[in-house]
Amino acid sequence: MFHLGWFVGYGYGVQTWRGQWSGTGATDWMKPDTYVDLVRSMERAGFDYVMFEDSSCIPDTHGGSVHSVLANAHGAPKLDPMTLVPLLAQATDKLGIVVTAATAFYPPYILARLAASLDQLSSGRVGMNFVTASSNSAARNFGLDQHFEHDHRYTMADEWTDVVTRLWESWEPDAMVHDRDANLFADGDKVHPIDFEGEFYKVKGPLQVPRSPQGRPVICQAGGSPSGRDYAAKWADTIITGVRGVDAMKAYRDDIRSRVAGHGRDPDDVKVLYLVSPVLDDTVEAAQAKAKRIEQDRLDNAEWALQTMSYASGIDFSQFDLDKPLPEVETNGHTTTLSEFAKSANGKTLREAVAYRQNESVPLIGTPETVADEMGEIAEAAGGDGFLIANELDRVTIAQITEGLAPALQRRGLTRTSYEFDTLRENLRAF
Ligand SMILES: Cc1cc2nc3c(=O)[nH]c(=O)nc-3n(C[C@H](O)[C@H](O)[C@H](O)COP(=O)(O)O)c2cc1C
Repeated sequence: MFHLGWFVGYGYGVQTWRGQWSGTGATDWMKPDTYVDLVRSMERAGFDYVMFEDSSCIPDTHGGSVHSVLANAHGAPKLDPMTLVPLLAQATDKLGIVVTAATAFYPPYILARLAASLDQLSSGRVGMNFVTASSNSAARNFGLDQHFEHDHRYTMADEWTDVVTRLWESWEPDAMVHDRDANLFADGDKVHPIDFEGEFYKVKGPLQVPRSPQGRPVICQAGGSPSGRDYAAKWADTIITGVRGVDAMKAYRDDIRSRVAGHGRDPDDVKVLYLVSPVLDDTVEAAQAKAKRIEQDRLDNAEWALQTMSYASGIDFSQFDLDKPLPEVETNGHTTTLSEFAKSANGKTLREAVAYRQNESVPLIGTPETVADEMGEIAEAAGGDGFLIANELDRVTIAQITEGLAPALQRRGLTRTSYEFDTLRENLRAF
């Protein structure tokens, strides 16, 4: 069996607003209803977790302004996804809810308290996707002129995560006594300051929040570079990746597993999920025609794809000639996103290269039955722990995945039909 997650790539933001099936997405995107529908459907289908992307700026790299991003509602405007957690927890019983938090911008005490509180509130179903964040525009909202250098961000993130986990563990599991006769609510001998003094952070502790149901909330990570992978291998319970092709998927997972073991952890405790965006329809031919339309749409709207690359890389892609190949570029941003794009753009003009679909380790195009077969074969060949659905979010797509694909996977015995446990980490480790 393998695990399933869903990556909400535009965070708590505008999802689809002008597409055929976008409903009232243009005006109602700030209401939680679509997400509530999503998580209820996911739980019915046995998913492990939903994961919300996040960032802390209106991207302004593309064309040097916020105009095109706002015109397209492409990554902004956006709300804070932490606010969704209580609502989604109340609408579900078993599903994990993972939200992104930037290690570079959150003071560790604030994040530790927030995550532990949410884990209490959801009875142990919360995860945090720790990202270093990459954009200078976001860094400027936190007192920096530009973001720290790529590998240095991970050095800082490592210490930051150490502080956060120490805070989470500053309460012993049995510190809450509730002894009326002894007039003892919580035992101060079992609540410890952490007295942390490192290179970047100084935190006394303890946390005000008692130890949360999972001990530590689940940690999710998406490191692609060597330093990112190492950070993920040291701390994460689940790692998500968009590396492309079965060989690269297998190599990525093998590398992660050996790094996990290198940190003295059990590789089976870390679940690597591959990004996929299945294109589904009633027949294979109809799905192929749909995939062609999606590709044509990207070619017709080159700016859309280029905005994504501008944001991810911090390089203004609007400066490049669409009819020439992509020039040599280097980034202090998402190194993997850029290098994968550059690989696929090799030998093409930029206008052709924008057909590239991010968030797709392998293309999956067909009926629920054919795609379920393919996913089974890929999981076998790549040895993965599961898949992270990254489709655009509208109610038609939700239904295709949760009412079509997921039951087809269940019928093959590839995914769960009921939850074994109550907490996210236990469900992740169930197989
Ligand atoms: C599925 C997925 C989701 C991601 N979500 C976020 C996010 O919400 N916010 C963010 O700043 N970075 C996000 N990233 C970027 C990663 O944290 C990471 O920076 C990127 O994969 C490049 O790896 P590297 O930092 O090791 O170079 C995501 C990456 C992937 C593959």
